Amino acid sequence: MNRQELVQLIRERKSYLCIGLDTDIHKIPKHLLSHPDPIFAFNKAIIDATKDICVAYKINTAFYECLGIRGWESLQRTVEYIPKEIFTIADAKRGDIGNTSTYYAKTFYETYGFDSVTVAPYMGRDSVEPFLGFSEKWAIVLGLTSNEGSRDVQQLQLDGGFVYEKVMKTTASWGTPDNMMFVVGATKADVVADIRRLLPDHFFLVPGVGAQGGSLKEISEKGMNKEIGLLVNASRAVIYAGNDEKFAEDARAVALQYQAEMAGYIPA
Ligand SMILES: O=c1ccn([C@@H]2O[C@H](COP(=O)(O)O)[C@@H](O)[C@H]2O)c(=O)[nH]1
Repeated sequence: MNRQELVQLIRERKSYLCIGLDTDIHKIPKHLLSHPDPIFAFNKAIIDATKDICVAYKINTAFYECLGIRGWESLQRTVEYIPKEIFTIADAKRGDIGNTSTYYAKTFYETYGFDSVTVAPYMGRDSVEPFLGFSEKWAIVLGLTSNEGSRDVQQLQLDGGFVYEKVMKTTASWGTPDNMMFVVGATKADVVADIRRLLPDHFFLVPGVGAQGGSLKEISEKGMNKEIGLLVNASRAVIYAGNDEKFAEDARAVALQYQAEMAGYIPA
């Protein structure tokens, strides 16, 4: 999916909601466990219930990889089930020497057909560039992450700024706002306006609202650009809103609350 299509979808739906399919076999409603593919059965119900109010689904591969071949099959069924007009993110946090990165990129863009994959920039230019050479595909680079541990390295001072600023500015020069986004945690809303000034045109994937306590209001007010420029992710708060037969309905109700709030932040 290209940038224009993504922006149009956001405007049409008045939503920049990304729903995280962090589907944990130990957390899904018990009645699904007799299904031949319980993870997919859960995801299918969530997708059916929310596909008209979100603009992206983020599949965190950890929840699938840990189940071995069966997990990868669930992942494949899920990504194939997501309607084509919705942006898909493989949250796999990859990055390696160039030839290996190329195969990571092929895995997620070609074998599984995702629109994007999250990438750790720590190994530098030759580890990120292989994710940028695919038409209408996106590398989503870790910028300032939502976790406490972001203080350990990302928030250290470097040359009068922060390490994460240096990393984001340098990494941005390897690609364009049409093939690269950045992860910026919702829990770091106090510096989002500064990051937006640094990178006025890039999309930010923002995890950390809901279960991690980040504020949708703050991130929207400080992080939006003229093309909205935000995909705000909520995983647990949406998909585990309920835990019985009507879990998908409960997920929709929470997703609708996020969407309604987002509609209020999008300028006419
Ligand atoms: O900085 C980051 C980068 C990635 N994540 C991922 O996003 C979701 C958040 O899940 P919630 O249940 O909404 O808290 C999850 O897949 C993380 O691995 C992040 O939280 N922070």
